[in-house]
Amino acid sequence: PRKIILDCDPGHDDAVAMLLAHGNPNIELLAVTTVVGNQTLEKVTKNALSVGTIAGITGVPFAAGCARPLVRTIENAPDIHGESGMDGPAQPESAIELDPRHAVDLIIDTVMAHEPGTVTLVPTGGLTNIALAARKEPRIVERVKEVVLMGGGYHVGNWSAVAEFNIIIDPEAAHIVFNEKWPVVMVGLDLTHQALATPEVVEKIAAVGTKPAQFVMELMEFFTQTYKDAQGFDYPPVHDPCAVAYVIDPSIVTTRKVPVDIELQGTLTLGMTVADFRAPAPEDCTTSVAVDLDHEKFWDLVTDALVRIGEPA
Ligand SMILES: Nc1ccc([C@@H]2N[C@H](CO)[C@@H](O)[C@H]2O)cc1
Ligand SMILES: [Ca+2]
Repeated sequence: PRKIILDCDPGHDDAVAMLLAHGNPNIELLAVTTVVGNQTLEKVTKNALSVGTIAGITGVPFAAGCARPLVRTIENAPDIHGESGMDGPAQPESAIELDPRHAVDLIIDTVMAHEPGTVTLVPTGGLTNIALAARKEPRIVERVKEVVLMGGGYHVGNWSAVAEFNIIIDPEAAHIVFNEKWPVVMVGLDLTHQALATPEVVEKIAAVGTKPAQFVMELMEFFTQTYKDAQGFDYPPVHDPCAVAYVIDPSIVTTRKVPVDIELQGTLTLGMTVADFRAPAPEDCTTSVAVDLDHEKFWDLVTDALVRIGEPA
């Protein structure tokens, strides 16, 4: 199985990403780390522990990371995720104890403890923890198999006309991550806007009939409403599990190898992930972007994971 570290800011879609990672047999979830983003660090960490409990995750360290971006001030997304960061379902208390280490140290320790080229980092929030880990222990850059992140967009923005939330909340961190020599697969809005939780999808999830499936249903109910009100979508794009799905089965996503860099100076373009599709891509290009999603296969992976976890409701 593919060994991954999920660095997240739950977040309705982060929660689905964690359930998919835990439920799919091709993934070994080595650690879950949290970072400020959709809500404060305290809130997203509480949410991560709740989801871990609902999923029945045991024996996996959870650690909290950075409470603010490297340079800029905190920007959350309550309009989409609510005050708790995971509004909608009742929040179960969690039995999972946080690992005493900072997320950055848990990421470094985990990567250094495994064979080179075996651990994949899957960030689904801002890149603050990942950037700091690469700065504190540069050896992880050549040791990590690849970084498969949900973030950015080569033709789409959601926090500005051209920038995506995970990138623009900490563009300096993103600049570090995209410019290190490790392979980066950017699963951006161009891809994730194809992963819509339509009524048919929600039906299939409801039919699973387990507690985790019920939890996802309630998440989707809230996410549908806020995405309609705040962004005018008929159905919500469930972004984060697309990154996990790519690790599970790269064939469900088409990718293009293109240079990508992060705008740090632009007035209108701050936080933009600028992809250069001019051919041919330079030989030493280590970044690629996700283009097309097989959404049938994607949603089958999500429902299959839910079937595998959680006792009957
Ligand atoms: N409007 C909005 C803001 C933030 C997010 C979060 N950021 C990423 C999508 O931009 C996902 O990781 C999701 O958790 C989603 C929608
Ligand atoms: Ca997220």
